[in-house]
Amino acid sequence: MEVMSHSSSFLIPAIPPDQRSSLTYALVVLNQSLPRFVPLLWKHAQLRLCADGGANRVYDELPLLFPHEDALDVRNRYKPDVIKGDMDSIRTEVLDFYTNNGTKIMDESDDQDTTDLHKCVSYICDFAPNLDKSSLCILVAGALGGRFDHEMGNINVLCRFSSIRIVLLSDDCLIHLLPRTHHHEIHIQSSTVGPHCGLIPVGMPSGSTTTTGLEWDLHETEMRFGGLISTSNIVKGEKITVRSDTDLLWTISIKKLQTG
Ligand SMILES: Nc1ncnc2c1ncn2[C@@H]1O[C@H](COP(=O)(O)OP(=O)(O)OP(=O)(O)O)[C@@H](O)[C@H]1O
Ligand SMILES: Cc1ncc(C[n+]2csc(CCO)c2C)c(N)n1
Repeated sequence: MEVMSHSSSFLIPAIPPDQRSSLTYALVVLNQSLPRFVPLLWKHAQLRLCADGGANRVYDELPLLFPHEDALDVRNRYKPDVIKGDMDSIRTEVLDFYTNNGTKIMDESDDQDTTDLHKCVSYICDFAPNLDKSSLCILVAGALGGRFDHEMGNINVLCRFSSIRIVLLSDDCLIHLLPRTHHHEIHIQSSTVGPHCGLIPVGMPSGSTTTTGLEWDLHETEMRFGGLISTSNIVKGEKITVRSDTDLLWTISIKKLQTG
């Protein structure tokens, strides 16, 4: 089975050439308090979207990350390429500002069956039909730590688009899917992430998972809700390997103070 590599180099301000990823990043900003590293993700991304009320966060909160600069200058520097969603949360002044500054507005208020994040991920996949999807990685800012129904909706997007690399981020942690179609190598940049981590079956129990590099490694272990799931685990080395018969969620803490 093919090995899929994962790294969180997008959290490193100046990526050393030997660690530079071959992935093309897209950023989706959700309607939650902006993680402090959004300017970094913005820099790494080639396409930037706001999901509906996410545009309010960029408009209101990005200037607060640059307190010594004029708010309008900051807003003009961080203009999303696209705002997409059912448009029931974006404020009129915010919509007007970005409409007048070249952002593409995509109103999908007719669709009340998919979330705004789902709509944004669909757009990115359609936007880049010729892009090799294995080199696309969608970073989602503000996906965790808020309303539980939204958090579960965001995790469901990982499952609905299981062949696309999507990373859900908050200030405190990140989550992505490890599809069962691959073996996985997770490269840990210990200056930015860890040591707390978890491996969680999603949708169905996992009959057999084997890992290396964790304090509590799994050895052909069964995991299920109501039984064992691996939470409060600790990364021990620079590389974690995971093999499983089902899709798993991988989560790791993000360091508050970046070291190194
Ligand atoms: N508290 C939250 N926690 C996690 N994700 C959130 C939260 N609030 C919003 N989001 C994400 O941001 C996206 C856009 O948010 P927005 O508030 O515009 O959505 P919405 O569809 O109007 O939500 P609702 O009508 O359920 O309040 C949502 O689709 C969701 O993915
Ligand atoms: C069974 C079921 N539950 C909830 C919703 C509501 N809903 C789900 S996504 C969405 C759009 C949010 O921007 C809304 C309103 C539904 N349609 N079907």
